[in-house]
Amino acid sequence: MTEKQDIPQIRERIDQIDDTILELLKERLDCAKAIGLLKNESNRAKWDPQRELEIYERLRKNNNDIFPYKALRSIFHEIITTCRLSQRKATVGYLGPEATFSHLAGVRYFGQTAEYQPMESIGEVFEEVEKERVQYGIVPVENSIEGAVTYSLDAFLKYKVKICGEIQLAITHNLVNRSGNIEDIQTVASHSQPLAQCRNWLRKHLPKIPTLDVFSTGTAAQMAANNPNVGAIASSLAINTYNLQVVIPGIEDYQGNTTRFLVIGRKSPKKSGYDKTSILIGLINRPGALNEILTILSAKNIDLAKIESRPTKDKQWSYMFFLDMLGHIEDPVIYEACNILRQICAYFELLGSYPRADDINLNGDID
Ligand SMILES: O=C(O)C(=O)C[C@]1(C(=O)O)C=C[C@@H](O)C=C1
Repeated sequence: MTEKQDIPQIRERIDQIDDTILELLKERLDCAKAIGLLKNESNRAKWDPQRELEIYERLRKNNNDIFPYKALRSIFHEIITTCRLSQRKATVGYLGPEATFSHLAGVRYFGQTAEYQPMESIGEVFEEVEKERVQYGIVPVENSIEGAVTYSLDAFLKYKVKICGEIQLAITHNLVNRSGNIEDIQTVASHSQPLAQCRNWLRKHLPKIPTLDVFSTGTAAQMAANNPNVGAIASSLAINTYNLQVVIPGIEDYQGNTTRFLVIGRKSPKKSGYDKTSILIGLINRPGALNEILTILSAKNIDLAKIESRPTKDKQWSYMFFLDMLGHIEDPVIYEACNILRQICAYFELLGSYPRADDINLNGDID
């Protein structure tokens, strides 16, 4: 660097250096995350103070007393701590206990290494995400046979969370109990959705046996594990988790039974190029209000993937609408349409833009 250079020229060089540092910092973060995944696999502690000391020592030597050491150390302390914190496992809340279909969907989405936390209700999953006590939550939102999972939709009216992703899981319902013998079953327990999805089978094959609607398929499996006279309708994951036997596999009334789950978090991801945007709107109560919304979307050639209405509950016969559109909020047409809707709707909330689930369903059977 010669003294003849002027300030703008040197600043230009500083900008280049800063950009290079930033690129290297991002690369360093990726390396630390990669190490974090390997440590998860081998169950090794994330914090390695000895390695950190070695890093400081090497930098001190290579620095040759040029950059003030105290500052150097403090800069690298910040960098290493940030990298270490990025190695945290994803924490994922789901409707528990263990081995529910939501748990299974979570494992399919985040893999085995994430930390899964069972919750007592879907409301609690939303609340824990809202309060940032877990990073993500997995909630069922729609079944191909039974339709909307209304308590999940209603939770969006109550909690401030964002949709970060979706998963489609092919569902196989198994009738399970302790012995594997149908004669032992005096009650069939499950969550209301699976009971509804197996309604005809139960009516035909176990007409005299009462059904019991419980919290979740995991709870039902737990009950079956504790009581030889309880049969449960549960996932294949529950068979291994609770040491149960299959009485009859696949008792669902319709083939192709699929549940769509949403991944909820605090922030939606950036555009992937194959996305969906979900919004929640309330309409001004006047004739043609919904038609007006649909006309705006159609004029912009926006593909409406789904529309679902839910009563607002505070006022009789008044509704909120959930709309799923194909595209990302970063796409100009979606952005512009949302801006118009924001102005003309009584209520508007962007629930999130997120990558669409593959058309191929993940198989719910993991055995
Ligand atoms: O080398 C490792 O084991 C890492 O996990 C990387 C790293 C780092 O950022 O340099 C992060 C945390 C550890 O305490 C030590 C070092």
